Amino acid sequence: MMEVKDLTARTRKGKLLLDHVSFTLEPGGCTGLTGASGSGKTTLLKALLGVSDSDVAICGGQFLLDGKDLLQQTEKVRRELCGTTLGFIPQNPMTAFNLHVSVGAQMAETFRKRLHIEKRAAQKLSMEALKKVHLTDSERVYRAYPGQLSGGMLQRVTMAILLGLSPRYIFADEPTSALDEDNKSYLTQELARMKQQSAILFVSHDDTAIRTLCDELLVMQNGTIAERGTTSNLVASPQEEWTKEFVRLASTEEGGGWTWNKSPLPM
Ligand SMILES: Nc1ncnc2c1ncn2[C@@H]1O[C@H](COP(=O)(O)OP(=O)(O)OP(=O)(O)O)[C@@H](O)[C@H]1O
Repeated sequence: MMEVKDLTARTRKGKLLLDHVSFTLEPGGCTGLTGASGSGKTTLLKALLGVSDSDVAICGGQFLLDGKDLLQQTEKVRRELCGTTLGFIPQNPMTAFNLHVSVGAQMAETFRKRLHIEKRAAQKLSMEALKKVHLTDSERVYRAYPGQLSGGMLQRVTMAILLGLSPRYIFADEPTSALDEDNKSYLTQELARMKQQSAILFVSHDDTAIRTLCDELLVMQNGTIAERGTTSNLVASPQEEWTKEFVRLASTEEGGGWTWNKSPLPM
């Protein structure tokens, strides 16, 4: 189980960025994290991944992974856990790859290092993983450099890496926001499959993806979790003004249902 308890962070100058944030994630579920722009979602993800800005300090709380507080571990231990136990899907997959190394070589190196397997086994696993994510020409993708692939293809490569590593926890940072409808629907379906074995924290404003994937929803406001509940309960009876307006605008969009990403609310 993953438990975030009272996580608090400030800038070195004292500005409060995260205020006693607490939640749990358990394999077999997907928790959505949404909220207005500037509410602290990215700051929270960065803190959990151990990549906070240099002027940000975590000044309280715990981040327990199967009982072990990651905030007390060395950077080496955290790096080792990221990628094996904890996987990450970025908003822009281009930022996750080295532009000067072929996709296949990067995948194989990741598998070799993280799974402690031989180079040849890592190459075979890379090819198999690419085939699983329905890329039309997986051999070409394997040999390509990141800049030669579209954003949607690279996001599929990211998924292939996750499939190969099968981490128990996955953080996804607005992974559908830059995708076309086909890739969006592919990624949502793949995550829905993955959540059977993993726990997913899904940061998003994408109402369709949230409805499809998230059992629980956390709404952030001013660096804290202002509202939480099962997705269906929260939509049926939102309590906070921001959430009420969010749900109201979504449900009054043409065609009904939620269309949060089209809402005029500041995201
Ligand atoms: N290093 C920093 N120094 C000062 N303020 C910061 C720093 N990092 C984040 N903030 C502030 O913390 C707040 C939360 O920002 P954050 O990027 O986490 O919001 P967000 O919810 O991810 O927004 P969005 O949906 O637009 O991505 C913002 O007011 C931001 O300016």
